[in-house]
Amino acid sequence: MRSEVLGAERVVVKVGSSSLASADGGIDQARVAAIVDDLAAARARGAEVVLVSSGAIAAGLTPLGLKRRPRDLATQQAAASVGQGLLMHRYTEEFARHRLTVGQVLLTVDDVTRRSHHQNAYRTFGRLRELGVVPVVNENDTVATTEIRFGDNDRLAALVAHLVHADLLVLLSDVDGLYDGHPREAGTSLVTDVRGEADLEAVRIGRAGAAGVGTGGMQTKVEAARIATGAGIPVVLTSADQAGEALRGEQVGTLFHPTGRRRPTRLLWLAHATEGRGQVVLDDGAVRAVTERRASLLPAGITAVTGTFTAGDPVDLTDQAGRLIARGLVNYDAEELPALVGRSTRELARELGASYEREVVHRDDLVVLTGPGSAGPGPA
Ligand SMILES: Nc1ncnc2c1ncn2[C@@H]1O[C@H](COP(=O)(O)OP(=O)(O)O)[C@@H](O)[C@H]1O
Ligand SMILES: N[C@@H](CCC(=O)OP(=O)(O)O)C(=O)O
Repeated sequence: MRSEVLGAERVVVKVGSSSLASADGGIDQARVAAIVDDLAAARARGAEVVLVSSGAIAAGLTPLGLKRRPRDLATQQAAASVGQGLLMHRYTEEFARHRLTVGQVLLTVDDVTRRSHHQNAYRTFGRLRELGVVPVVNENDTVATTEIRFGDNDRLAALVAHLVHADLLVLLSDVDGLYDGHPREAGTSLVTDVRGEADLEAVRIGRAGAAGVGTGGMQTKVEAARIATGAGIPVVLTSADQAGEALRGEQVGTLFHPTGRRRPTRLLWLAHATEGRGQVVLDDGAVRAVTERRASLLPAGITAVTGTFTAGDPVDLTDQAGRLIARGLVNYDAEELPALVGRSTRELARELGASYEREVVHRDDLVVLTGPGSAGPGPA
């Protein structure tokens, strides 16, 4: 038995498209019913459950006469728009068998990056919890664009697990765990425990299988596991068929053990799940200030700025050689910065007014990506 699972009071369970899609297109109703039974059993044992469910696009294919997941974003969004309602309808009916009410939560990237949105999402989950509702989360596919997309729900699930302060993340797929090579190849075997990067060195991580509805394959699941475990949340990766066993703490699938401690969700997002909209180049003194002293970035330490961004967007901080050293939420629009570069804060405040005293990136909105104690290698 797994003590990490048995002791978990709040659990985020993510189910992927490949587990929900039926062979002839659309959603596999029996599979949805079985997963809901497993989640209801976990609730009955006293755990709070948040479900992150993919499958909107898969559910929208048949009604639109489509045979496979469309490649273009507009048709994906149309399929998600048709399918999300159908998917929620299934969950509503299945949870109702257990006298449980579900609530749909559709999230965009901004909901976990922008501070005000982030607090909003946190409040929403809190109230749903108080009311005994089971949140069913998905990405808000119909409004997300290429630049602002999670794209796969694995990372979304890891960020939701962190947002709701979950004790456990369970990733359900069509494969019963992480294998040391592609599971379709002969001679590969299940990895039962991952305690850190060293345990992943010999593992060949591939893309999704032939079914064609899943998106990221194992790569995004391992990345999600890194995000969650790095924030102190254990992760069980197994198949939807084994959801019941996994939630009862039985030894199925792969357990990723926690490697780090909780940190602000926005910083996790910055480190692992987004790209900078622009680049700010730092002089050597500013590189040291940011990486060693964990200081805020001031205009005086900047030598150049590129890209198109507005205040609140993520930007990459690089050294003179172009190496990525940190990422942060910028306090100025791109067009404002060239006039400030290299100048002291006091001088700017005197010349332009007190509002120009603000940092370019505040230390609380900044995550260092190099050196000891950093948030890791950054996005995959
Ligand atoms: N090392 C590996 N271990 C397990 N599965 C792997 C591995 N490499 C690639 N895969 C593939 O990843 C698939 C799961 O990814 P995906 O279809 O995107 O799932 P989901 O829709 O559940 O998110 C598996 O079915 C398998 O074919
Ligand atoms: N938001 C999309 C999910 C994206 C996706 O396919 O994710 P996954 O199957 O979990 O890799 C949907 O509901 O179709």
